[in-house]
Amino acid sequence: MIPVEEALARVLALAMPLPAEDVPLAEAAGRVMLGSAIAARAQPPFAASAMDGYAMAATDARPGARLRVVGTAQAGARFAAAVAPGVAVRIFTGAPMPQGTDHVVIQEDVEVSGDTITLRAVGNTNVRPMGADFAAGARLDGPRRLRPADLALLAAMNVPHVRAARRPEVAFIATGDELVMPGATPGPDQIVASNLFALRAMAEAEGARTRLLPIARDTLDSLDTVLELAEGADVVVTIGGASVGDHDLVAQAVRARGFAPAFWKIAMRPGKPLMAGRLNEALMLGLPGNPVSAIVCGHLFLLPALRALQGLRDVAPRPVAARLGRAVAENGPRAHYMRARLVPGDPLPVATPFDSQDSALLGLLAEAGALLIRPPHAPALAEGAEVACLPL
Ligand SMILES: Nc1nc2c(c(=O)[nH]1)N[C@H]1C(S)=C(S)[C@@H](COP(=O)(O)OP(=O)(O)OC[C@H]3O[C@@H](n4cnc5c(N)ncnc54)[C@H](O)[C@@H]3O)O[C@H]1N2
Ligand code: MOO
Repeated sequence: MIPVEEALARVLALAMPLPAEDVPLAEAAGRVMLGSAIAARAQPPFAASAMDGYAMAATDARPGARLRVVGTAQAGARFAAAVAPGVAVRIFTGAPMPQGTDHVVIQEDVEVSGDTITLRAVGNTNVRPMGADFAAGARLDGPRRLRPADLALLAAMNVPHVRAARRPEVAFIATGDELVMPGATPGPDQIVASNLFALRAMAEAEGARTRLLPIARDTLDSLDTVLELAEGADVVVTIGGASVGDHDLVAQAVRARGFAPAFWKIAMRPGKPLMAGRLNEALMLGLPGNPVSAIVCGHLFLLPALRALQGLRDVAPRPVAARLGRAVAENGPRAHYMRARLVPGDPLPVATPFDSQDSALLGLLAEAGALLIRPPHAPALAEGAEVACLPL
């Protein structure tokens, strides 16, 4: 059994970034931009009015001043002539500041009479300097998962498409004679396949495309048939059949198809029977079948691998500090990822592990806000001790 950190390093060694492609901005939400985007021009590209009002020289902007209005500047159409002291230009938000002006008095503070205005009050300059948002040549550096605000920034930079790693495709294979899909009528000894729905949602939220393949039965033939359907996927995830029972045939089935193992079994709880390696062109993760074990392994290994395949760095899960909501006993030789309730606290949130840590209990996982990390052989800790957690 290898430690969790070593297992993650071996998985990531198999997760080389996928080839890059050009992605139009309209389709780039959530994609990982590689390289750097460079602003083709400054924003705003000229000093611009921030308000609707009257532009003038700052020396004219004093209460009581009377100014003749000599023209109009609006967004998209500047006032082309230079403006002398003593006169003003009607101006609207976003319009370029006319030459000779550097102050805008908002229209609420102005009294209009024919083509003359009288300033009742004078506030801020209400001018956005050229480049106030960003200068020409400004960069947005990758690798970076693009959020909605990034898309708006790239658009303003006049960057119409980005380079992004191809989205990884993940094939999920649930295995076991006992499984039926949700909505089917299970036989008396059957249960409903569950964990793959969490795993699929997690993978898609991480930018992957997914294939849910038919459930493989506990025979080498059935496993082989379904593995065939996984051909072409970047990542193959099997669920169940990873342990030591007579019907745990996944290792045998993948070996027959050329599997090169990176490890099998890790010092972790839940998730001990995890298997990983290369299945021809694909990264393969053999997750344990217990619902919580599979999902915890998904957080710890599948999601970092998907990030790495998309070219992200620092892909490991990021623990946060919390205080223990109750005492915990000494830990054994395997790192324990305890399902815990997480509530806000000052200065640290409070993590309270559930009494039962049975890896079959999806109800508790659904209630859990975090996985409380107990390293191998960690000593007993009292309530209030500082611990590390992975928020879920
Ligand atoms: N003698 C030993 N027995 C077991 C060991 C061991 O070291 N020695 N390890 C235990 C641990 S830890 C785990 S975890 C499980 C993992 O076993 P498998 O990966 O072989 O999983 P299965 O036996 O196929 O299933 C376990 C459990 O989970 C249910 N299951 C399976 N797939 C799904 C699914 N897609 N959705 C919902 N539930 C699923 C299955 O019905 C079983 O109840 O082995 C222990 N045994
Ligand atoms: O490791 Mo198993 O995943 O403890 O339930």
